[in-house]
Amino acid sequence: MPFFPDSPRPRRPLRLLAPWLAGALPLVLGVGILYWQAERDLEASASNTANQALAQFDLMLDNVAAAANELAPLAGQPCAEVTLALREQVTRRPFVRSTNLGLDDHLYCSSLFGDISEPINPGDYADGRLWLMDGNPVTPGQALLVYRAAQDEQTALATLDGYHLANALRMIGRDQPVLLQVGNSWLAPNGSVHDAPSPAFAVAPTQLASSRYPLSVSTGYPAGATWQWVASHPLLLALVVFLALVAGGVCRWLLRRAHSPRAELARALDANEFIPYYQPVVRGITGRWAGVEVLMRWQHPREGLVRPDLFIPFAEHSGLIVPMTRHLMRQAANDLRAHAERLEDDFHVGINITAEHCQDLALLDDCRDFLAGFAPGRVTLVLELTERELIRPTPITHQLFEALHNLGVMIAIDDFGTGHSSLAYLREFKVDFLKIDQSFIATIGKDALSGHIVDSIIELSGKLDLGIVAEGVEDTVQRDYLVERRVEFLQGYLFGRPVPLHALIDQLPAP
Ligand SMILES: Nc1nc2c(ncn2[C@@H]2O[C@H](COP(=O)(O)O[C@H]3[C@@H](O)[C@H](n4cnc5c(=O)[nH]c(N)nc54)O[C@@H]3COP(=O)(O)O)[C@@H](O)[C@H]2O)c(=O)[nH]1
Repeated sequence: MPFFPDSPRPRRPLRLLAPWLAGALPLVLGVGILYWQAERDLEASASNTANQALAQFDLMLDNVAAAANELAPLAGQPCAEVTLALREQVTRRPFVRSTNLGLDDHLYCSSLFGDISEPINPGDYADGRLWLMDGNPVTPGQALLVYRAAQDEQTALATLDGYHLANALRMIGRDQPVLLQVGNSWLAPNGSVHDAPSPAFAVAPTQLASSRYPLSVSTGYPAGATWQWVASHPLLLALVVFLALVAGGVCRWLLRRAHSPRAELARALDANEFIPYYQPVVRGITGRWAGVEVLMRWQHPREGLVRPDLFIPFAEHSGLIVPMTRHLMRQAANDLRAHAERLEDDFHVGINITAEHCQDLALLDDCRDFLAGFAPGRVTLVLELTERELIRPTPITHQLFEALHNLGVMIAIDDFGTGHSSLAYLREFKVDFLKIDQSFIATIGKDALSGHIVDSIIELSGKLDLGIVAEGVEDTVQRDYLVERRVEFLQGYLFGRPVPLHALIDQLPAP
């Protein structure tokens, strides 16, 4: 905060943290939503894959089962008579690798070898129908799925080559592993058969059982697949990061604005923290009170009383000086009206006005409102315009100054001698008083050149028929010097410092 350079300001952790929190919120939310979306996407993909695989295996088994079911009634007939039928199924039916017939749990005929003799163990078959084998004597180590169709003592077996199954697993599960589970065995995409529970998938684990055959497929993704999905969407991630940066930036900007000098001044104005102090102006010859200059102070809730030179420049810069001055004039009018009987007639009340205020006809209403509270002739309102800030002559300023004079408001040029006002300028705005800047008064008796400047200003004011006020009179040497030169009004610590209303009332001479 620039108003209070000496004040050790505590750093507010919340204010420092807020932009980070505001930025983190969309980041966390955005990444959370992306993560959730990734999970949904992977689940949908896993379910889709499992459905596809299941449909494919059902289709294969439909062929194999049809072959077995068609052959089963032939079981019991001599092998030589049924070999042709067995081979026909192998030839006609897709996916059927071999067919066999058995009687009383004993295989006696094969499409491949003709007569054979092998026991059948129905317990090897899931639900008595399907057996996933890790190869047979013909193709050891190559997976084989056997379908068993049994009708009483008659049995037909049809086999499906594991090559088709593994190929389907690989084709369908291109993006994620798919496993075929039959009974206690499972087939991996590389064609290997495992006699153990199938491994669990960490992400989107999905298992679908066939409604027609005793088999199921399981699929899913390894750990970290969700984050991989998130990372594979850089545009969405960039959008989230962008939103986080915007949120953090906006929050920082809003906080800065809320704590900007302008916002702080606006808050103080609303809270009536700007109050008038009054410094007496006395008549040079008699030393009697001629009036007061109203000087603004900021009664800050934490910093205490703040000097105007610390905040007036910000008020001017931010455009708040006009409402602040209006507020000050209203307070001063209320203060002084309450003690009007203690004021001398023609009591001068000086108010500092900025050049900006002079471009606004509302100043006329402000002055009217000020004077309306007093009996005619009781106070004279003096608008003090600093010489350091030249007023632009415009139709509005001319209209304003004309009307102000008609209202009886006087114009003083403050800090005279430090700026650039010319004689034409003094005439243009019908100036009534010159206030000699205190820097010249301070050198009286010390610096011959400044003494000449003071003398010249006094002489000039006499020639232009302007009243003169010397400000910053601090000692009797300065006072005597000015009184000797018939300076009309004096202001300075010698006569009184700026004080609040109650102190002013105490100091006011008795009526
Ligand atoms: N636009 C507005 N400007 C304002 C308003 N109120 C004050 N000001 C300007 O702020 C500057 C500083 O003012 P302040 O701190 O109030 O100082 C004034 C006096 O206290 C000081 N002074 C008076 N006598 C003496 C003295 O004997 N010695 C000494 N060292 N200082 C003294 O001088 C200031 C009076 O200034 P001026 O207005 O030029 O008469 C100052 O520039 C104010 O103008 C406001 O409401 N609006």
